Amino acid sequence: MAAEVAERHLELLRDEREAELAQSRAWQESVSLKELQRRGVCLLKLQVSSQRTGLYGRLLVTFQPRKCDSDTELPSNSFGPGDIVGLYESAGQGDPLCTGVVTRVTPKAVTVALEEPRDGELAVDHEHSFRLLKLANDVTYNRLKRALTALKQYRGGPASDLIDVLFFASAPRAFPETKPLEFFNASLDESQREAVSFSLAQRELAIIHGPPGTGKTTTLVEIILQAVQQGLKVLCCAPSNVAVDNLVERLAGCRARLLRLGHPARLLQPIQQHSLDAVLARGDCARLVADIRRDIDQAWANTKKAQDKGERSHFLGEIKTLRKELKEREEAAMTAALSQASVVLATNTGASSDGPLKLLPETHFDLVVIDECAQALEASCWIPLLKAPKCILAGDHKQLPPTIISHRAAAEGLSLSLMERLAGHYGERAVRMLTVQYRMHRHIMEWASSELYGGRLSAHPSVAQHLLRDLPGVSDTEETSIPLLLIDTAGCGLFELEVEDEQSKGNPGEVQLVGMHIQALVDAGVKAKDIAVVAPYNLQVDMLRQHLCHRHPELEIRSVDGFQGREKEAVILSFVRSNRKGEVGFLAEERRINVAVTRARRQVAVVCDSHTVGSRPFLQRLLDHLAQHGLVRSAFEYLDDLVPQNYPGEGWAQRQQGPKPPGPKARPAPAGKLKVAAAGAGSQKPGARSSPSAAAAGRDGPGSKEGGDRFRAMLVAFLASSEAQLDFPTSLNSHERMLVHVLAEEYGLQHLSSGEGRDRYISVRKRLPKQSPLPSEPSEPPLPSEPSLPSEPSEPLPKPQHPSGNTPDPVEQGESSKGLGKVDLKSLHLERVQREKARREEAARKVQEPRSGRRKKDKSEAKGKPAVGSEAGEDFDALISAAIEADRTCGFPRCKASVTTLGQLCHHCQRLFCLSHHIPEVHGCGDKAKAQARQQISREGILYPGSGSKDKSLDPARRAHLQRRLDQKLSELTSQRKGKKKEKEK
Ligand SMILES: Nc1ncnc2c1ncn2[C@@H]1O[C@H](COP(=O)(O)OP(=O)(O)OP(=O)(O)O)[C@@H](O)[C@H]1O
Ligand SMILES: [Zn+2]
Ligand SMILES: [Zn+2]
Repeated sequence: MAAEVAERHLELLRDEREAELAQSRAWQESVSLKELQRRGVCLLKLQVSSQRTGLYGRLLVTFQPRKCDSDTELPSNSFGPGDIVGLYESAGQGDPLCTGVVTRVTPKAVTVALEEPRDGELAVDHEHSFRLLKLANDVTYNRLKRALTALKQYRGGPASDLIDVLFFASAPRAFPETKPLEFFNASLDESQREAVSFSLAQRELAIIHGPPGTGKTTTLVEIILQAVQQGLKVLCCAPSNVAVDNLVERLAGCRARLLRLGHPARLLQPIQQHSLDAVLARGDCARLVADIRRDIDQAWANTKKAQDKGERSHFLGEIKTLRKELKEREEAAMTAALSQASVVLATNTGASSDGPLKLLPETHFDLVVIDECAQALEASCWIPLLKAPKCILAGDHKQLPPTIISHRAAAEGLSLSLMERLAGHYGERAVRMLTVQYRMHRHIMEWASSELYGGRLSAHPSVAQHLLRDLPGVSDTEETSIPLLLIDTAGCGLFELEVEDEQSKGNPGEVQLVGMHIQALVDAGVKAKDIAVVAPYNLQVDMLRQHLCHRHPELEIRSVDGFQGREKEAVILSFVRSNRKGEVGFLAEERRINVAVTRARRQVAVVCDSHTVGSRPFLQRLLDHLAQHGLVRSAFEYLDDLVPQNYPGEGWAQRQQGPKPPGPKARPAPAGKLKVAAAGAGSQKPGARSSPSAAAAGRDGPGSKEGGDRFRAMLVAFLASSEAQLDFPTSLNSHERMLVHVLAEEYGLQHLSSGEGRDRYISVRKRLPKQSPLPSEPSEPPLPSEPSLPSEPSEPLPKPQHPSGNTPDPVEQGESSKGLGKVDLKSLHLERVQREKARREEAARKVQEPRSGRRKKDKSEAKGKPAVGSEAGEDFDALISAAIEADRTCGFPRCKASVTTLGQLCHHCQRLFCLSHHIPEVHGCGDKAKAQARQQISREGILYPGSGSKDKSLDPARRAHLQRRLDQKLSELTSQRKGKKKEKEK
């Protein structure tokens, strides 16, 4: 059985290895060095800053950027300890001078332990210029292969019984009697204690299932300490250096003797002091070893100065002898250090028998502990597993499994972790689940608990109710007082980017929404470092970074896969997918969504299109949960500041032919109200507005173009009238409201939605020119029309003692959960923020002043000039032709140039401009143009290192293909244009 499984895994690993190689070949063949550097896998123009002899007598060389000043930083890169790199001369082609292992990376330098080159001599001097390139690493693959082969042939070693249990040849057993434990950590909860006792009592196998935030590491630390106290030798592993370092850090405060093998990913002192290097340096023979290393360094220096070949080879011979001696001494010292340690820690592959562990006898270890086991390849677990009679596996197989490149290998079982395989088979006989979680607010946890953990999780009282507003320095706003927020883009036209043959997806609208929510949090005092933005697609991660990084440098933006194992006070999820087909791609993986949601401690905000995403029952249940326990906002409420960038792709282009909006030229007339009778505005979908998913129902509804034209006409009429406000009927569905909304934007009208559920309606108002607030009017009465507006929440007037208006708006209190019925929250929020700011300023000045954030209307301006056709607009035709007339002149305010022949259409605002005003930057579309340019850049696949792995968008072949198609398209367009010109000339 074991042999068969080992054999199958060997085959799948071969597949995987080939896929990996093909990928890196494709990269290197078709990508320039510069591009490789941009992708973080190559460092160009380096010089040697120092070199010395390290462990095993290997040459440790430190490289830094080749610049005059020593303060230059390396470009951002993905080099890390343990990476295999090739060293090349800058000008050189072909094979590397030599290869090596990265041992240390700082912002300014990278240190590499160079393997001895074939000819035994290496010219790394300070004058030359070098480059380092990350190489496909076959060390790992070879170790996996070796472990599986060893498993296949295993006979009668210490792990025999364990192997039988792990391949279901015999059932796991417990030791007959165990005495009750005295816990080192007195504050363990009941489920943690049970897991500790159970694990120690098992003879071969125990599995600790630790859902997010349940103290899995805390529990493992207790188990390890108990085992050490019983005199056991423990080998403790995890698939990644980060996870191993985490354990080292947690064990460091305890009495156990630790030894960390391999290269710690983090350079923190508490971790470094347990590394093999550091332990050896403190050891008895350290002095001797140091002397030999110095001698070697000296001999190296001598070879450089050597006059002739003879002298040179003399020194090289000397180095050889010294190295041999060094190796012997070091091995003796290492063996001593290893056998004295009670806990040896390494990555799974770092525990390989071709490393230091070969120095120990086969039966040295009593227990193997593997943390994050559900994220490890089974083959990698077998590297440590063959070294002991018992194992304790910890992890959560409801989170993401190891990443596999080869689809075939993944489908055939390579992505099934050992932990999942065993937990599925043995259940309670081998598994103990931790059930108290110490991370999430109750409402964040409850969804994950019921979906993935059998409803067994409970929130520890210390976190069950915690909110962002409870953090120091965070004020109590609507944004900071809710654990769950759904910003629903359904029906708002914020579709994902449609890039054919593009695997990765982006959604610029969601990028904007995320930015706005972050701003709201930051304005309320939440620190950017306590916020993470997480998206399932690397393209979206890149776009988010481009948009947000410079404004909030401490904000973390990651792929879901890259954020596993982490947590933040506030997490914003951008689900990206928004399309008519209801395709959800990556989101279909339930474990990915589980990881995404459970990173948050106090708040999770989901930005998504409920219509697309809700096509999956699993995701729909998440939306339902958000709606039930959190706040739901339609992206509408943010649209004031939002650019529906890719909307034209969805039928909006037709607008281009429509009449040009009168825009700023139409001046609003004095106050008054115009009620439009229910103009049979399309088919109303009952209940279309009551649930987030249904809100999108109207999007695909018929006649959106007709609707658009009708609403356009209504708006034109309204603009021409003397009315100040136009209420649309409640029979409009959400899509139609959106049309009105977008049109209102276009015409420079204010718009707001009011009422709840079926009574919801949208109204537009002429925008009255704002004026700077007059501090001398403390309680200016609102405009006559204002109090009577059913839509406007009556703002609490400033109270004499609290000019800040710090009390929350009654409207918000009344509607703490059902968000769709809300009035323009965004502007309420902005006002609140402004009030807050004003209050702070006032407090600082200690002067009683009236609130400054309040909007003021200038009454004299409000009278306005009469606009085109000031009769109350019944005659739409006349009005439309007036608008068309206006369409013949440049859209730039006050420019009278004709655009009938030489007009240029701006694709951002859909208006025609004369030649001197058509550039977006000139007439005010600069930001939109920039945004589009950025979008294009991301579409072309610029990668920022760390945005996750294996982004298919990087496939150079596909990129080249896209580039070709783009070029083709461009030249097509060019020749078309030329053709037209010629026609005209004739
Ligand atoms: N019994 C306990 N009492 C109080 N706090 C606890 C307890 N157990 C764990 N915690 C706290 O919960 C947090 C998470 O603990 P730990 O790092 O052990 O969790 P984990 O399950 O390993 O996390 P991850 O989900 O990242 O794997 C820590 O802040 C820890 O202090
Ligand atoms: Zn424009
Ligand atoms: Zn002009």
